Amino acid sequence: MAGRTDYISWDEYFMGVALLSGLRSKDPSTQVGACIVNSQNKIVGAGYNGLPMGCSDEDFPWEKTGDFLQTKYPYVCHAELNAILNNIGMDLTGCRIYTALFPCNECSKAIIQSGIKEVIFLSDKYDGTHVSIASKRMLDTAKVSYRKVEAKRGHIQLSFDEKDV
Ligand SMILES: Nc1nc(=O)n([C@H]2C[C@H](O)[C@@H](COP(=O)(O)O)O2)cc1CO
Ligand SMILES: [Zn+2]
Repeated sequence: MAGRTDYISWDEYFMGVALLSGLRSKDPSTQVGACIVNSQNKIVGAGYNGLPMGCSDEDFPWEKTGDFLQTKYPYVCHAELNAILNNIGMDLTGCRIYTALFPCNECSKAIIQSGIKEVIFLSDKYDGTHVSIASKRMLDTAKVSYRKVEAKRGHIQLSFDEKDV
């Protein structure tokens, strides 16, 4: 019997893990997930956007507009930073990071400082904003490459029905 040929690619697998991680996010507007992979294609970290540990969702806002201190922006920890901080205790030098959204300037600082060498993103919807321009300037200067994920399929479906296994 021949082996399957429609198995998912590494890019689809790791972006899939990033997207699945994003489903843990409590942000009502934007759920972002990230997954860090080493040169042997082993997952060494994953994360999603959320409040720092001990900061309860009941006490902090998820608003996008209004008084800055009453919005989510000063408090939320981005998916990429969480994936770096959640890593399994490895040196991340030479790793790559899969992220649903292109990293902001603050996360790019952490990406560069951790030694990650490649960013693979799904959406670059904030391209052209100051945050994105600064982010790309630092990544370019630090020689961290970035590219859009290559996916042959539009979606992946998961079933929790035991009959589907
Ligand atoms: N790369 C990113 N990783 C992230 O985890 N985020 C998070 C921060 C916020 O919780 C949300 C973006 O907020 P907004 O698109 O609704 O306003 O996604 C945002 C970006 C965009 O730079
Ligand atoms: Zn960020």
